[in-house]
Amino acid sequence: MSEVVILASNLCVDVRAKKILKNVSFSARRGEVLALLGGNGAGKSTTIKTFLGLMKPTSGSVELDGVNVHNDPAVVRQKVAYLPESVMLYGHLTAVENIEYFLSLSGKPAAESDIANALKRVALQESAWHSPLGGYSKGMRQKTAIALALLREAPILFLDEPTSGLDPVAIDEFNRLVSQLASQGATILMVTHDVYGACHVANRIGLLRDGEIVGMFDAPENGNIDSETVHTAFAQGALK
Ligand SMILES: Nc1ncnc2c1ncn2[C@@H]1O[C@H](COP(=O)(O)OP(=O)(O)OP(=O)(O)O)[C@@H](O)[C@H]1O
Repeated sequence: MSEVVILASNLCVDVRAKKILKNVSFSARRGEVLALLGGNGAGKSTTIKTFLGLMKPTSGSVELDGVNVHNDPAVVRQKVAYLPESVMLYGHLTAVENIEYFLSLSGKPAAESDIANALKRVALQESAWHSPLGGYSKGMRQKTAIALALLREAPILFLDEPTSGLDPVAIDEFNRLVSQLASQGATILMVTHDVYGACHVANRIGLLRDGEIVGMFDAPENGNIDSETVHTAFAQGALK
């Protein structure tokens, strides 16, 4: 068994006496996709922010590759690529220019041929490579952001609602890309509302409700997590 890369241990986060995360524990091993599924206000973004070192645990801990994020926040910069719900790239720059700019900021410039390979891997149509991102669809912006993550060779990916606002074809393409990245060794934490998408790509799903993990589902070997089971569990909470 490969080692645990993403670990939350009894994580509690309070904001102004409000308990936002309550004893949340989960883990993902190298090459696994872990999806946190939950409705509005369940605590998904708070979990990601805590892993990014932007919020502090009140108790418990979060670790990346065995390093406690709050003792050594540099681990986030070194190992994580984060895709927020709205991709933060420049609309007036092209895909290639955005990638060149952000790689130069992280001190890892790439050759033109490597950038072209990354854009091919994420299947961004070649005719768009030199057009400003302002004219891109959300799916195309995400592909650009993933190409950037590939070039940064980040071993850990955090994806916040990655498929919201994408059309079904773009969702399928995105899910395929996530599975491909994981099979190449990336460890991925995604938070989502999308039961079916999560079941399609995740090795493990944690169901988050009111700041608590209320269900954990593991994919069978060589199969997907059963979406009906997860959907029923999700809907039960929604009705309460
Ligand atoms: N800084 C804050 N101050 C007070 N309450 C907060 C703060 N941040 C988050 N919360 C509350 O914590 C709860 C969880 O919020 P969070 O954004 O993590 O949920 P979420 O699962 O990402 O929701 P959504 O799907 O709507 O984005 C919500 O009730 C929210 O109002």
